[in-house]
Amino acid sequence: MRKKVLIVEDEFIVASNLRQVLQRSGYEVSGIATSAEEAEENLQRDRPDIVLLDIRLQGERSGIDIARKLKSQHISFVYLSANSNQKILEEAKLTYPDGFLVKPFRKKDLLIMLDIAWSRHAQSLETRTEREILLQRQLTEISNAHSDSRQKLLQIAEIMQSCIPFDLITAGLRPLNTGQFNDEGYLRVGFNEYQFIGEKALLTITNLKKTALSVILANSHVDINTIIYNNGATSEKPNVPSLQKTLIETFNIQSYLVFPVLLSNGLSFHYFFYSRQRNMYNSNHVALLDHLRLSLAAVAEKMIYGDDPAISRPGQINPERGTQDGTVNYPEFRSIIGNHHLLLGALDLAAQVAFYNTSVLILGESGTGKEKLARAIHLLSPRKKAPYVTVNCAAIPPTLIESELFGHEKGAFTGATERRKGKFEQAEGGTIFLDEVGELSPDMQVKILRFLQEKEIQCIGGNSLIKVNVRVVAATNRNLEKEVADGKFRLDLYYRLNVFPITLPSLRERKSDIKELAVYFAEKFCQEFNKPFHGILPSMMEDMMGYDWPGNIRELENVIEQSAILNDGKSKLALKRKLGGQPATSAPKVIKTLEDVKTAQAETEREYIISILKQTEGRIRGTNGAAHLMNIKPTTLESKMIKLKIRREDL
Ligand SMILES: Nc1ncnc2c1ncn2[C@@H]1O[C@H](COP(=O)(O)OP(=O)(O)OP(=O)(O)O)[C@@H](O)[C@H]1O
Repeated sequence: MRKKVLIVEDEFIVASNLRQVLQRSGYEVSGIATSAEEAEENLQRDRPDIVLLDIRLQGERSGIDIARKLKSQHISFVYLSANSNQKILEEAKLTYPDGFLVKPFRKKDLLIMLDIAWSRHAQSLETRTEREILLQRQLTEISNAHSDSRQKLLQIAEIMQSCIPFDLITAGLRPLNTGQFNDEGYLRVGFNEYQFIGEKALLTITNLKKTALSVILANSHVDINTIIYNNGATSEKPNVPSLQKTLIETFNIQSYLVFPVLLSNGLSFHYFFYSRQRNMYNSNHVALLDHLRLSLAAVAEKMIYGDDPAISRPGQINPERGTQDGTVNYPEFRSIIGNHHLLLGALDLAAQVAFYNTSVLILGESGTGKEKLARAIHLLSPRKKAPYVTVNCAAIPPTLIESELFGHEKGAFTGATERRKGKFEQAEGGTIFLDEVGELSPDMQVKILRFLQEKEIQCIGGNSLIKVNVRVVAATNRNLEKEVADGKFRLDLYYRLNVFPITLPSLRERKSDIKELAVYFAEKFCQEFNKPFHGILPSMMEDMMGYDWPGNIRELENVIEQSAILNDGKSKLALKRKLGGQPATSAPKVIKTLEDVKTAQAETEREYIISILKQTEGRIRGTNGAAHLMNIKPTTLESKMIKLKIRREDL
């Protein structure tokens, strides 16, 4: 069937040119609109499959306004713009287009982009439908389970988190006419970890008396329809305390979504999703809830009237803390430490996409845990038993990368004495992790693009194409949009890879996680070096909290490793040199990059080990040997000496 395209473009010549190209290439053009108003009329008259959308239009409204509408109606769209500057790309990105074309573009670019847009859109529809079916099934299971309302709400929280992210979820009957807080809620305190919030907890956290809470409840506004409040707004009367305002202030809420469902006896039951992020909720969330309305109403009915609320399945859930035994659902995330909401948001997305074959692009500064997350996605996916192969695109010389990725035939070049499988073939059935994908040469970008489109590769010297079944997870610490705007990264590859982006926060954006990470690494290294761990000096913790961590978690890990090495096994870990700087004793050098940080750390470690070896006159083993004094295994010390190039002549 011919796909229908609506052209929204205010330049007459460009629009009619587009029409001609599209019609000659087998598309049907459903109309040309020059303003947002005309576009809306066209959309009502004849629903297109894809919209080509100029950003700047005649009249007051822009293409970006139309984009929001298209998104809510699940219509695919590709932006056209004469301006590829970063600001426009950033703004456009927020509407999640299926493609972006920079004018002037060639006919070929247009057709490729339409192709990509359609496949991205189809994939997201498929993913959405599968997700809805899965959620419906899970809600039915929750509804049928012999569990009480607390347990049911906890399970709803767990399954909804990745689709409708929240920091607090509450639910209860409306209107609030009992003077008592009968809602139940869960505050998110970790990935898949929730703390129950009932009346008792609310009174404790808010420091309110029961009578004061009753007054607040009596004054509270009740929304009758589904509604989204963004950026701290509410419908409450100014200067009158209310339940919503109390929750917003207590839990630092920025946005919330109210979703009422009608019970069979005519009463209304409300689900509330609260987030600490601004502008968290949008029409996609509402659309999903609408699709789940009946299932959510069925669970609500069971929550209120239950089968037998006293019955609970033993050992399944601990209602006080609200955690299931450990993070049983996601053991793959266990080694990913931290509870900051930006990290949890990224983990939610990972859990959501892992199940599908969709390509994933992980963005984030160096050392933020991109590789770790990529591995977790693989382990969470149905491909977990097949290979997980990583390729660092920046570390392989350009002359070798093609053979490394795609392999070569025997005799393909001098030295190719036998056929060698490339990384793609090695990853058959599993996942390939393309780290630092922004470093790929233009030639390699074309080849990766071909794989993403055709799922086929060609090894060097081979005549035929080989079909491979591999999922791609890529990562970069570069701003790929800027690379695209600068002409260094292919726009079509960017769109192919960027089907599902996940951004990992820098460590300075999630400083509240520093303590937990530091203790995690300290325990790990002390165990590795066979030293007892006595804690971290408060002054070290303070310095770490005040530092900006340009090298992110990797730098923190290195700092802790070094402190553990230099620790005598009897006292708390301490910093032996200024963070990001030099040892106090040596002349300060300028530290600009992560490499400088690493060099400085290695130098300190080297100096320390040499000083101990000098004390023991070079003796490594035995009582009062250097390893004994440093409280580490002699073999660990020896490998450190090799790594740090410490020779006899240095002593
Ligand atoms: N949340 C976390 N919890 C525990 N360890 C972590 C976490 N995130 C990262 N790490 C550790 O920090 C180090 C750096 O992580 P990783 O290699 O995944 O980062 P990256 O973003 O891929 O870095 P690069 O961009 O330089 O390749 C690794 O040793 C990893 O195990």
